[in-house]
Amino acid sequence: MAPVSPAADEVAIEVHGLGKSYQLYEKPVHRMLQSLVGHRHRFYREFWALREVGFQVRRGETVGIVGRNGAGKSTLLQMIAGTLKPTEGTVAVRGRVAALLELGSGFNPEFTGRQNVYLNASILGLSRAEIDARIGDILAYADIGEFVDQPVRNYSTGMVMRLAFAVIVHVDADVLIIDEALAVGDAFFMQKCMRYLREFCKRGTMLFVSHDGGAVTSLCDRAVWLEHGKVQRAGDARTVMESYLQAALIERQGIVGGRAPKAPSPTSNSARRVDARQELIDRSILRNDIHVFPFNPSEEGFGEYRARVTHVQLCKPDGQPVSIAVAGECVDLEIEMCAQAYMHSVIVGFYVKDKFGQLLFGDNTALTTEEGFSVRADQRFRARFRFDMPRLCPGEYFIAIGVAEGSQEQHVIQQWLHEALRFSAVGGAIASGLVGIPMLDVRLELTLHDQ
Ligand SMILES: Nc1ncnc2c1ncn2[C@@H]1O[C@H](COP(=O)(O)OP(=O)(O)OP(=O)(O)O)[C@@H](O)[C@H]1O
Repeated sequence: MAPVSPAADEVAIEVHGLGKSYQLYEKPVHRMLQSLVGHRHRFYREFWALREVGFQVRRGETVGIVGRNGAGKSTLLQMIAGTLKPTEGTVAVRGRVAALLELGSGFNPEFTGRQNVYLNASILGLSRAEIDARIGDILAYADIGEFVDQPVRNYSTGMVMRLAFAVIVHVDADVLIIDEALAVGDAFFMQKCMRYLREFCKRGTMLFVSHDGGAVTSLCDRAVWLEHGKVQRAGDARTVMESYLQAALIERQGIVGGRAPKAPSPTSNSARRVDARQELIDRSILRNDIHVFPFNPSEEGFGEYRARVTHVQLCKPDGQPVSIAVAGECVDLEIEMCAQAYMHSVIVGFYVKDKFGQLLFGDNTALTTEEGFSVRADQRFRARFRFDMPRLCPGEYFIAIGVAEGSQEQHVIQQWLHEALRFSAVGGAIASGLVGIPMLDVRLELTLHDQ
């Protein structure tokens, strides 16, 4: 996957022509018959879980592996981690590898947590003295209390995960191989794991299986998208994730949500709920200005193009275009389109995403459009979303727009623009997290003691 061949010592992982096949038997008896007749007759069907996969990962790179269920992600990582033997091809990994791929693998259920730490850490290459020196930190990190001296078979899934992760954190691995699906347990521990992984990425090499595009774009330099056991696309994480998302949108319903039979009145429930501190914030250095860049008409995006987006803008509710929106202010996102052919059941949607491609929020017209909203060729039409601009941390943001035709179950994307509008948020946003929402009431007060 690297564009230029790096020097050998710069390569941490090298996978070449990798493949794994399984023999699938329709009935258990076929397996027995196979063992009796040897190669003279085939009672099985050969199934390649992975085939002809090749790429390199440089030292210090973080690579995300994405793909739908059954695409071969775990198979690939298990072969790289050395826990599964390839049917063909080679894997070379330089440095100490620690993997978290299968919950509890490498743990003996009859051993206590403490004994398993010794077992696991020694498999990963630590000496007895090194483990003695680190056991306190490992157990403190896992934070499973008195369970450390209980057999692991009595542990909850979350406890096994905590212990396994705590070991990984303390073995000075050069290469980490992690299946994000294993980040089970409570939200606090997950956050702790993610913080560690983010820190690790800055110095180590990591392969990271994820079902969450946001995590890949924010954590990874590069991504490999697997489809039916083969590399569908590999390269820069954001580009790969965009194509992956694109394919998922085309295949699934994408922006199409549930459809209501009749549009509700636009005036119902329209009372604005404004942040209680809005005026105060706007008069202070905490004011959060969002610069809105003009619509980029040159982006083609993808789709069947029975409709094209001709203009996208952010306006004030009176229709005045906005070039600087203030967070908390009510704005309209207006999307102008032109049908290229007759379209039945039109739905328009948008996503706001950050520069890593993480989706922050989005919506579509499905619930407020009468069923069968149709347009004829050359007809111009418009979608409008009125919302309060959320508080955004300083940085770059994009609005993706989609126009689709069809039903919830079956639909076709007509045009999808990844970056129809660009925002740049400046100012001391008080929001923490991805977006800040209006705080309707914020207070700190003394409470009365019990009488
Ligand atoms: N031991 C096995 N015997 C037969 N088929 C297997 C075996 N292990 C995996 N497979 C098949 O290989 C394919 C790839 O599986 P793998 O677990 O690598 O996919 P994955 O991308 O990790 O999926 P998921 O996202 O669901 O975890 C699947 O079709 C799976 O059913």
